[in-house]
Amino acid sequence: MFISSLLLRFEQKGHGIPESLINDVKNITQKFFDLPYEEKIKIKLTPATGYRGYQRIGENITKGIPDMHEAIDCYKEIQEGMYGALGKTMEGCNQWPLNPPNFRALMEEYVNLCTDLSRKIMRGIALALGGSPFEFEGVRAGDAFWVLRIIGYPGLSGAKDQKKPENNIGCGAHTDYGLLTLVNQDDDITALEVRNMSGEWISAPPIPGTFVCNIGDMLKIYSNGLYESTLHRVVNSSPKYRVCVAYFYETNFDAAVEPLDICKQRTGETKQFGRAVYGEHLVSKVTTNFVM
Ligand SMILES: N=C(N)NCCCC[C@H](N)C(=O)O
Ligand SMILES: O=C(O)CCC(=O)C(=O)O
Ligand SMILES: [Fe+2]
Repeated sequence: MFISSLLLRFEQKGHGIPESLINDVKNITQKFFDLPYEEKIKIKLTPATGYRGYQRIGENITKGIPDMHEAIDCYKEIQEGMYGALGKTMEGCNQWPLNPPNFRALMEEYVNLCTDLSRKIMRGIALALGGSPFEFEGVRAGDAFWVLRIIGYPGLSGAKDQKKPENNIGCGAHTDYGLLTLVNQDDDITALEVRNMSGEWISAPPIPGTFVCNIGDMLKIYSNGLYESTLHRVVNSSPKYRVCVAYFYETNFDAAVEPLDICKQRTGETKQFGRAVYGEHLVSKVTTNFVM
């Protein structure tokens, strides 16, 4: 296993998710995005669906600029009234396409395995922070909220003005919102970029059978900045369509997140991050992410 301070990369060996499943979810994703628009729009994402479902290219925006990707967004389901006013925006059932067949079963199996894997990684991170392995259980992340983004990025088309990579930002620079992300990206296309401490963008090329693992905003707060939520973006400058399935492991939806005592001690009580309620953070993002 290779670990750098910017991103963790969990190689095939030992992470326990079969490479065949990792590939199957990408292949079925490609098949879905290959379908005609009329088919995809049957599961359209709207505020009324709890922001679950399909968004066409340019509908998601990052810092005001439309992202050149289409996606299906899925979230752990929230029953009506479960978190009161806090949960209202995200209430709803996931919208799974009926075509290609088996899509839902495959993705749900994948989510279950990613959830188990992420819980284990968080135990390792808790130990590394000097805590007990169970820091991220119970009211923190014992009932972890998850997000699945099934994403497709068009390649550079032949049109002259679209040949410039700066006109094809697949996803603008952002940080992820929760604890950690398992990015399952297409083999053979290098498009994901991560910003390092010197402010340079470095590529995170795909390694078959592995995940790129991003740290999210809630882990930055818990660790009092010992872990940074890394700025990253996607630029697909290849002529080929690129797919990616990103799994996000988050805290409990209603978790009030603040720096852990063990981390405050290690950072000399200097840096301070404010308290955040994860569900509020997510809702503030989701409600500003779309132009519909
Ligand atoms: N759940 C996560 N992390 N989704 C990542 C999407 C990032 C782009 C979004 N428009 C934004 O500006 O955040
Ligand atoms: O496509 C990728 O490699 C990353 C996607 C991403 O950063 C996100 O959805 O948050
Ligand atoms: Fe991201």
